[in-house]
Amino acid sequence: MAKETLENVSLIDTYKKIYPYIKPYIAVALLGIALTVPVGALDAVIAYFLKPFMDEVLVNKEENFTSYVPFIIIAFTLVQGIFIYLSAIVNGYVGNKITLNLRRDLYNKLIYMDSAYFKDNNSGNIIYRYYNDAEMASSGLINNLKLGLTRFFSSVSLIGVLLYNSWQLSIIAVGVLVVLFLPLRIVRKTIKKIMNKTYTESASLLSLYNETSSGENVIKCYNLQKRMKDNFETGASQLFSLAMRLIRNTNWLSPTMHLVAACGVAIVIAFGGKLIINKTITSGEFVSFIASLIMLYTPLKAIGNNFIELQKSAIALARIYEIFSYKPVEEVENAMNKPELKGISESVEFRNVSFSYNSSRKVLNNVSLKVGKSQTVAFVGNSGGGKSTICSLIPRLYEWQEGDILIDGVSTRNYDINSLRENISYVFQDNFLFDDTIRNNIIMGKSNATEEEIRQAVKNACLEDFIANLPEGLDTRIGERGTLLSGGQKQRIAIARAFIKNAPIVILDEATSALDNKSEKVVQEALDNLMKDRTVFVIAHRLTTIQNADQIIVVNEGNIVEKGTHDELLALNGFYSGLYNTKLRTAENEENGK
Ligand SMILES: Nc1ncnc2c1ncn2[C@@H]1O[C@H](COP(=O)(O)OP(=O)(O)OP(=O)(O)O)[C@@H](O)[C@H]1O
Repeated sequence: MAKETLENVSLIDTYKKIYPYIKPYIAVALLGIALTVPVGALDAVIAYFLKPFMDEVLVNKEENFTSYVPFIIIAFTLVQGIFIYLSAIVNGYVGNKITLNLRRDLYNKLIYMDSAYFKDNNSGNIIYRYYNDAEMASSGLINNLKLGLTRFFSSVSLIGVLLYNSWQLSIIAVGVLVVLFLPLRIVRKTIKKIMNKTYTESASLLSLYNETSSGENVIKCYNLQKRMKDNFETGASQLFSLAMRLIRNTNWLSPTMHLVAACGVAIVIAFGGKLIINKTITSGEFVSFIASLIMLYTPLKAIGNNFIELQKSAIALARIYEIFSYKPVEEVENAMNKPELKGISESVEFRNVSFSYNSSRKVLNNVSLKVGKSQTVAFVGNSGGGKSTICSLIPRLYEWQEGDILIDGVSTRNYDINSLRENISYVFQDNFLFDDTIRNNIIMGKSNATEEEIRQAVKNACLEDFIANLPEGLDTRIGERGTLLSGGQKQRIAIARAFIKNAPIVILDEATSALDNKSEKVVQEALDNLMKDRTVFVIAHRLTTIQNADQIIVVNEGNIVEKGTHDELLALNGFYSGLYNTKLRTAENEENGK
């Protein structure tokens, strides 16, 4: 979102935005607000009773009065305490419900975000925006609304006591009140500017924690501790400076307000003395007036701090609405009710597809290819040529800009996106496994899989022996991202997951380089099983896979430079033949131990 939008956000707009979240709890929220009325108004009672106390006891020496007024004051304070407690519970309920619902809506948004979004935003950004902002927005707004309203009702009732005691002094007091609010306008802009920077720095620091946790082996082996500490130091110091800047630029508010309030009290005392002398007011009225005035100014002096918190919440909410305004492709498509793709009967075709991740550089240029049902197409070519990108467009992980991708002659954009993905099993080079059991990781491919289906998938993925040796078998937990497993084991679990999905289209990113020969053979066997009788797109590194493919596509710098079978391409004596003689044949010889 444009930075200007964040800086232009007003408090009224902010409350309008949060209103849909308050609406379901409006009755409770109103009760919370209603409870702030007596809490605020009861302040005035104490101030009010000072007048008869002064006039009756100190001036008229009326003893009777002293016997019941202290009890009244204690009783009112007790009632006020009960209201404060009830109001905390009610407002806490509404605040936490709003946080919960905001977090839920944010997560629902996150889960459908486009792949590109995850590439553009680091993990720190995501955690900060999707987790922290919800809390900051809702609790800040609710707490401050509660505080603000309590103070408002307290102020209204105290102003009532002021007016009751002396309208002349009230004019001075309320005049000072207006001056009290002026500095708030000045700090508002500063808070927004500093908070935006704080947000960016906090997000970077959160990412650093994430990198420290997931990259711990690289950090150790490359002795990157110092580098990481330096990065941390830079980020943390920036945050410190920003925090200090916020304190320096905003904390003059409270003392300034103190000063203005003190001026108000001073003027009232100077002027009030004259009113007593010429008997316009009694000394009781004067004391009660001063007490009300101090009570009125005291919370208002603290309003500066509330205001800072309120601004932080408003910024957090603006950021949340920035996320809400983003319309990911999946969300738009899910609302469209497109027909479902029910398997493939003829072909998958790329027709003049051009694509760029960002407008600066075309990654695919006019790519055309056609694969018949149950055929295998193998992609080969130099690193960075665009093989993975081509494959990622089939399940619409990214949106291409020109041309089309068709299944059985119909654009994949015309099918329901979820059903399209149902028809595709994607095995990545670096497969993501969840922190759960082997069984649960496998059945993610089909949640209602039977025991027999699981057994079959385990067998086809060559996992039987491995699982048989585990004390807890399929119910063994594999750690975050499968850290308790070897590279080959992780891959075979991902292959089992693809098996159980039993989709007609299979996309494979062969990742044999990371494995030793023995594991590689087992993984290959599993992959070969997976490829049987399906329409397969394979980013191939193994000569056998390539030779057995019905079609080999040679990709170079985003272009398809050659297309055909192994023999046809060798006969061309071009790019593929070069690749074969330099890389593929050598790799095959090494694999065969020649
Ligand atoms: N998310 C992304 N944003 C921007 N550019 C990207 C992104 N992913 C890949 N690229 C770029 O797109 C180009 C093609 O990458 P791709 O991963 O498709 O190549 P590849 O042929 O599969 O390479 P390799 O064999 O090394 O895996 C590369 O130049 C890469 O830098």
